Amino acid sequence: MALFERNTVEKDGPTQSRMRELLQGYSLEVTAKEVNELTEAAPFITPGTAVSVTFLPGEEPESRVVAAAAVKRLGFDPVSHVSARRLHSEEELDTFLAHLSEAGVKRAFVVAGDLPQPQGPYEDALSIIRSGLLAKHGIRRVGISGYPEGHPDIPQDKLWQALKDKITALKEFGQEVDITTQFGFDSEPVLSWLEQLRGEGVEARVRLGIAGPASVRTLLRYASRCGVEASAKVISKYGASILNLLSTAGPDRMVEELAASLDPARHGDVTLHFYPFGGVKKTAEWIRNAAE
Ligand SMILES: NC(=O)C1=CN([C@@H]2O[C@H](COP(=O)(O)OP(=O)(O)OC[C@H]3O[C@@H](n4cnc5c(N)ncnc54)[C@H](O)[C@@H]3O)[C@@H](O)[C@H]2O)C=CC1
Ligand SMILES: Nc1nc(=O)c2c([nH]1)NC[C@@H]1CN(c3ccc(C(=O)N[C@@H](CCC(=O)O)C(=O)O)cc3)CN21
Repeated sequence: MALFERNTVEKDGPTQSRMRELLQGYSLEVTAKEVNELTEAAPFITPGTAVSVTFLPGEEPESRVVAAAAVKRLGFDPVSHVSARRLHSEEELDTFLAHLSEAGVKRAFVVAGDLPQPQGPYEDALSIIRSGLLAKHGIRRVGISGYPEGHPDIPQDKLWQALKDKITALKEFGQEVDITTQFGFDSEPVLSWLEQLRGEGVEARVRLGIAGPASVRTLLRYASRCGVEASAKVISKYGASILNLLSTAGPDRMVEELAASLDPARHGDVTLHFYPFGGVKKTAEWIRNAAE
């Protein structure tokens, strides 16, 4: 039935080559528990790729360090997530970063964390940057968040102000910055947010958040958990039908639309960041096929 077909756009030559360009320097993320999955997927992933290790509740701090070390051993560049509101003390952050430094980690991604109140001294990503501990422990490049569709609990002006303050603080520490965006299922808000960002004078590299191939049910579960809009309308734009929760939805259409519309002169330095949502190998295979 046509309703359930994977809705891929016919690729012409130019779109294909722009997809390859867009995928240059892509990144992806794994949870601390997914080292085995990453090991299995490793042959499909470009050597040197930035691989993030999330900072989720229910993980042991040491397992995040072990995972970052494994990412490095597999030939990738580990990016350790630091979730400000989940830290209990300055000492916890200092120790975590010291262990990451021993494992050779040079990159981090700082984010507030989904708790309504901080569990310790860090209220937001900016307070982590301003602590100076990232710089002290040899973190040279720091990722911060971006929200093409806004955030359900944070007003737009606050998000833009926070973005600028974080970039200013990172420059003061002489650290490099890139912006990783929340995933979404529609290319239009992404393109207009990028124009707004460049209009504000922000030149940092942007990693557009893309949900890897997964069942519609899985995508809806993560969207709901992460505060991302996933109405029937936007899910259909992603090339999937909300009527068939078990069908697989891939990012083909979203990425092809982005590749066809992105213009470096207007949108600047842009690549993709993949959220595999449990399907690390499936995501790595998808990327390799798309880049070929
Ligand atoms: N782990 C991840 O990959 C991602 C996590 N998020 C979530 O998005 C939220 C914002 O994080 P950042 O962009 O790093 O913001 P941020 O740390 O730069 O904070 C920006 C402003 O929003 C406030 N704020 C932060 N989290 C909030 C929350 N949950 N509810 C209400 N106000 C909040 C802060 O106090 C600050 O004034 C967090 O809840 C974060 O966990 C968003 C995208 C990706
Ligand atoms: N608001 C928000 N919070 C986040 O934590 C977050 C975002 N947005 N946006 C994108 C990424 C995706 N993230 C996540 C969030 C949860 C899991 C997770 O819960 N993994 C579980 C499996 C849970 C399940 O199958 O439902 C695990 O045990 O690893 C993974 C990545 C973290 N990120």
